[in-house]
Amino acid sequence: MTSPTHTRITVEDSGGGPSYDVLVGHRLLGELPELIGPQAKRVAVLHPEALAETGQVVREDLEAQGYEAIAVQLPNAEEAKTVEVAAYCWKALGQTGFTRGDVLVGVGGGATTDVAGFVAACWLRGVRWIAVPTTVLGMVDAAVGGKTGINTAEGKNLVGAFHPPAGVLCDLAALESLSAHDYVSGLAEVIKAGFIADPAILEVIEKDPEAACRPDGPYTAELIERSIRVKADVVAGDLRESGRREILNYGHTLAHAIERNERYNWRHGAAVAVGMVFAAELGRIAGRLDDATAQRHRSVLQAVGLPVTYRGDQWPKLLETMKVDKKSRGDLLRFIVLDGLARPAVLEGPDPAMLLAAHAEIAA
Ligand SMILES: NC(=O)c1ccc[n+]([C@@H]2O[C@H](COP(=O)([O-])OP(=O)(O)OC[C@H]3O[C@@H](n4cnc5c(N)ncnc54)[C@H](O)[C@@H]3O)[C@@H](O)[C@H]2O)c1
Ligand SMILES: O=C(O)C(=O)C[C@@H](O)[C@H](O)[C@H](O)COP(=O)(O)O
Ligand SMILES: [Zn+2]
Repeated sequence: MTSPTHTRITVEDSGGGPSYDVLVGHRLLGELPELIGPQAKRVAVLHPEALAETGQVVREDLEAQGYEAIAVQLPNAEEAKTVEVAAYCWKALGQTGFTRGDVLVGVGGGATTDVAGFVAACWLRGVRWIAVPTTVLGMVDAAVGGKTGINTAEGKNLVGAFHPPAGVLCDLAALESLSAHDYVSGLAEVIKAGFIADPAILEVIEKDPEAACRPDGPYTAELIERSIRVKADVVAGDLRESGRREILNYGHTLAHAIERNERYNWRHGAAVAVGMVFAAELGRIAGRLDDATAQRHRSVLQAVGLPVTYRGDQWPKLLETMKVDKKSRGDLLRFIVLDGLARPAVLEGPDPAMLLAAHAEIAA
């Protein structure tokens, strides 16, 4: 048997919280018991319907290691990010007698790990949890950094907690069963990392967009690892988003409004793609971003098949939803824009005419 190969990226917390590792590679599930630790008696494996078999395999492995393990099946995708689903999980933990020494494992995409982390953050006011992301988006973004949460009728991620995992296992083999649509959707957050901090990501994708869209492509590990490093670096300095962490929200102000408007039938990554074009245009119209870099957003996103436009008749509704974005302060809308490639900054209270002009650039 060959030994497991993986890359280890440590996520620090300059605020004094514990650091943890993100492992990227193959055959990583064997690392779970060490992460769970000897103090745990019970483990709950939260997984989406689509990964029912994986959830059972992980549960059985943990049983074989001596833990009392339960599998808790969640709905797929955003349907899991509700208070009702969280309550269902807490009920399962209560009925199993989960104590503060016990551990949750979230196996799935970003929606699953967001819920798993949130359930763990609230149960007994905070228990240990481990993320096993199975989508590109989960690996490069959702599972790293400790943002956990659920949606409410009024908007996306409006209820949540900062509760970092004890470890993150990114087993690249999981990506092989992902639909092409979900794979590409995750690339939006990879491209985001490229624009806000690591332009080499953009060069890798632009060199061979077709290869970037394949789990067995030559750049998969590099793109995932580079993006995780961007996220790890940002959250290390600002876990609770009191400043620099806001740059990770590039494209998200409009994206979250689109997702809500589409009743979450659009994937998060697809909405972020449109949101980034909007933010780039806003920066350009505000005189902060050059034309070529704004246009580069469209070309790289389109090269991998991500959308860059959205129906033009929805603007009043989108504007209304954007007001409850977490970056807003009072009546002031705040956007992350670029002052140049890898130079993210905040644009506060843009003129309504400017917003309208940026919207015209993405309106289909
Ligand atoms: N917490 C954060 O910092 C953060 C960061 C980025 C995104 N997010 C959140 O992540 C969510 C999006 O995550 P996503 O894009 O991973 O989507 P997702 O979790 O909705 O997963 C997409 C679909 O793929 C299925 N799936 C997952 N893994 C699979 C696999 N290996 N094979 C086959 N099917 C699989 C899921 O069941 C789901 O149906 C959004 O809710 C977004 O808000 C959170
Ligand atoms: O980790 C962060 O910080 C991010 O903003 C990453 C985003 O990609 C992610 O979608 C996050 O969930 C958005 O956070 P929100 O606070 O705007 O809901
Ligand atoms: Zn995101």
